[in-house]
Amino acid sequence: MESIGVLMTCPPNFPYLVEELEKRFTLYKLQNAPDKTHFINSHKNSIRAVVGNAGFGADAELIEQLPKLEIVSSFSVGLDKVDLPKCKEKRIRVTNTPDVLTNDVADLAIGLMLAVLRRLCESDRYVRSGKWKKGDYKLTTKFTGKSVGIIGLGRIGMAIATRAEAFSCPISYYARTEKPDVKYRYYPSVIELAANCQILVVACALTEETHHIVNREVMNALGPKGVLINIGRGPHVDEPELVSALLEGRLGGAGLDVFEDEPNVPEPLFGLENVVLLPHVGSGTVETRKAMADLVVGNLEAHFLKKPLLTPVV
Ligand SMILES: O=CC(=O)O
Repeated sequence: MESIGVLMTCPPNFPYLVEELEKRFTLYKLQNAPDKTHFINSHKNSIRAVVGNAGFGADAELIEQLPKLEIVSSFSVGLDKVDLPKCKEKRIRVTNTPDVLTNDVADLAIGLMLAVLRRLCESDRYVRSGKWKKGDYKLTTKFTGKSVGIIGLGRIGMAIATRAEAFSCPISYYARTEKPDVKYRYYPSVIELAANCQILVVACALTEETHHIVNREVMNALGPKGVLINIGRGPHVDEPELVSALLEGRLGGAGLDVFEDEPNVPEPLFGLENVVLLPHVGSGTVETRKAMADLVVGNLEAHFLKKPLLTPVV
């Protein structure tokens, strides 16, 4: 399959994935090209697959530029950077990396809850700066037993719920429709969910409907003691409104792994100790990224060997 051209639209910064792709295909690394348009034009007739990730996918413009494109294999579970309708229209297959990252993302959501409520990062800074020698750190807020509201009860939302239950947290959720076999309380609106929980977690896919699903009203409903956790996508949350809500004390705290314009994070958040900021690392463990890479490569191999795809979306 060495003559099959694969365009990698995301930065080639996970060596295992790059090596495994290079063993099998001719890999074109878009991010290394000084002139991307020229690069695509020069290779467009050899490129039969695209590999992207959560940050760089395949938009309509790119898809239109690649006449031989057959498959987009994303090194991510979220596909908001891939134009799915365009892929359907052009009969281009699309795969993602579900399941293998669920536990890591759910672990991180719980980590963020603990970090915000127990001020883990701030107290670490307290020790490192030598302030402890001058006095004990202030008291923080208990996590066990806090009510947790989850937006989106898919695989990741469910895994967060299971973990939070182990901390005796009552769980409720919002989804487009009530899930039949789920014991958690359902709220048909995000505002109602926010008004009835102490920690609100965003765990749904980013679509047109879920863009800014956490807006000013939702933040006000969560309130000055409420904590927002976002392990979904930055655009799920109206970020300028989040900054105002935190600065004005209308929201109690936030644990954020994702932002509207990554890697740019609103600087007013840097000074707030009730906020924990992470650089989009939900699935960022060696073990999980390897499993994701195996799925990316496995899907491409299956496609070009005319076998069933491992994790098809389109
Ligand atoms: O954000 C990460 C992913 O979608 O896998």
